[in-house]
Amino acid sequence: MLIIKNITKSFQQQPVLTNVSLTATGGELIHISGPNGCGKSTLFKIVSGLLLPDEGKVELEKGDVLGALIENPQFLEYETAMTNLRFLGNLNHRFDMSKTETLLQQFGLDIHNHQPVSKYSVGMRQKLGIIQAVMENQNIILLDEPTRGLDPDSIKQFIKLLTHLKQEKKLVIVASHDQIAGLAYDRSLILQAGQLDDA
Ligand SMILES: Nc1ncnc2c1ncn2[C@@H]1O[C@H](COP(=O)(O)OP(=O)(O)OP(=O)(O)O)[C@@H](O)[C@H]1O
Repeated sequence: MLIIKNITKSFQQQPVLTNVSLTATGGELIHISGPNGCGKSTLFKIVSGLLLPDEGKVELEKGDVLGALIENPQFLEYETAMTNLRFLGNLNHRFDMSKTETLLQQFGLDIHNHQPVSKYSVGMRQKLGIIQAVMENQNIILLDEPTRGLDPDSIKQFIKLLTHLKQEKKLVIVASHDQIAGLAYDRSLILQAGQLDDA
């Protein structure tokens, strides 16, 4: 379960989030939309612990593991995709080779590709970003503009993945400008003027 309690955040005295609250449980697929600069990435960074809020707090339950794709995913540029994913998974001692290989195959990425990630296209990097957010069996997953750069087949694969995660009772929150046709959300929210409301 994820509880976001009265989060407030400003940058240089400019308020971005004002008293944002949300309670969400496993099995929910939630969509957050909102105009450019409304604070979607800022909210995800606070939930992931990459940024501290000015006020408010984020609560997870014991055993919750958070996965996130936020803005442009960063990798070890001169290493292969598999080396990058192994490195990330090993940080938490949760690297699962067979699961990671399956995800790479599902997204049409060659597990034996020896090219460094620096040579990957925007869409290929985005797929790696999605894979690292789910490959450790994370149960709370935040995805910021996840379909950016994905071709139609990869979007279909992404929709399948999210449907599967929902069946596994994972909590998935997608922030995006468009609804991503084919995804059936349990809740649609809009972030605007610092407030998170039902869309
Ligand atoms: N580190 C920072 N320092 C100063 N201002 C910031 C910082 N990070 C974000 N902002 C500002 O906070 C506001 C919200 O940015 P954020 O990236 O969260 O928006 P967003 O909703 O994700 O936007 P988009 O839809 O364009 O990706 C913007 O005005 C942005 O300029």
